[in-house]
Amino acid sequence: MRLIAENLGGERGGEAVFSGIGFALGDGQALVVTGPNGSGKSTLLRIIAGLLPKAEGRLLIEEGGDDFPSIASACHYLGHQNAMKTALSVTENLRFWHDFNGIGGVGVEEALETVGLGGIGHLPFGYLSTGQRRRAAIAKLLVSHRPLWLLDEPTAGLDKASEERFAGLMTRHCGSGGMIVAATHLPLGIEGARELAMGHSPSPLLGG
Ligand SMILES: Nc1ncnc2c1ncn2[C@@H]1O[C@H](COP(=O)(O)OP(=O)(O)OP(=O)(O)O)[C@@H](O)[C@H]1O
Repeated sequence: MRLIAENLGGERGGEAVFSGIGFALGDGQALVVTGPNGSGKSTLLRIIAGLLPKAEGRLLIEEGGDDFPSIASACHYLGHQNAMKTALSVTENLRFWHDFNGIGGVGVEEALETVGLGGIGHLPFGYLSTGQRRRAAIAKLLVSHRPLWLLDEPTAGLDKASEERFAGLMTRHCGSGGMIVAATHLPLGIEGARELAMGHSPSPLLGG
């Protein structure tokens, strides 16, 4: 499977935010998107996820087969917001996302153990601390299999141990053929990741 972006442009409120972005990602590859505040990292991720229209260029997934014919069907999107209902329990939230995103992941309890939240699935999501909320949102990536992870500042609020645990999860995801595009201000520790530096115009076309 390949994720391809060619000459991509993005705008917000009618103003161009970036243009000329190009990259190609193949199985097992990760792209870390860096750049100053306002350079368009979140905008780029939201465009890839299909949550915002692109202003120009081409964006497609190749060889996704019947299971993943489009980027929308192939991706998990983890935004700044955790996208969890505070009044529902952690388990109920993760069951919702499993039903929404599809099969192929691990069970809810195993996902919670993996992010270091074993035994707290019964608690309302709203009871969790900031870092625990982020870890529960990361568990969402594990309860359904989707090959492309789009991650917007995924480690914001995580403690050191959780950062390291998540670096291992991302490296394993790529090791099993998954792809990652992650916007960040912090080192993520994904082995072998390439970097796309936003805020420089035009952006170089990265080979795949
Ligand atoms: N809804 C909106 N309407 C108009 N402009 C917006 C909107 N959302 C974002 N912008 C602008 O688009 C630009 C890019 O924002 P974006 O959130 O993509 O940047 P970023 O690189 O992710 O920043 P940060 O590092 O602060 O998260 C900024 O100048 C921002 O003010």
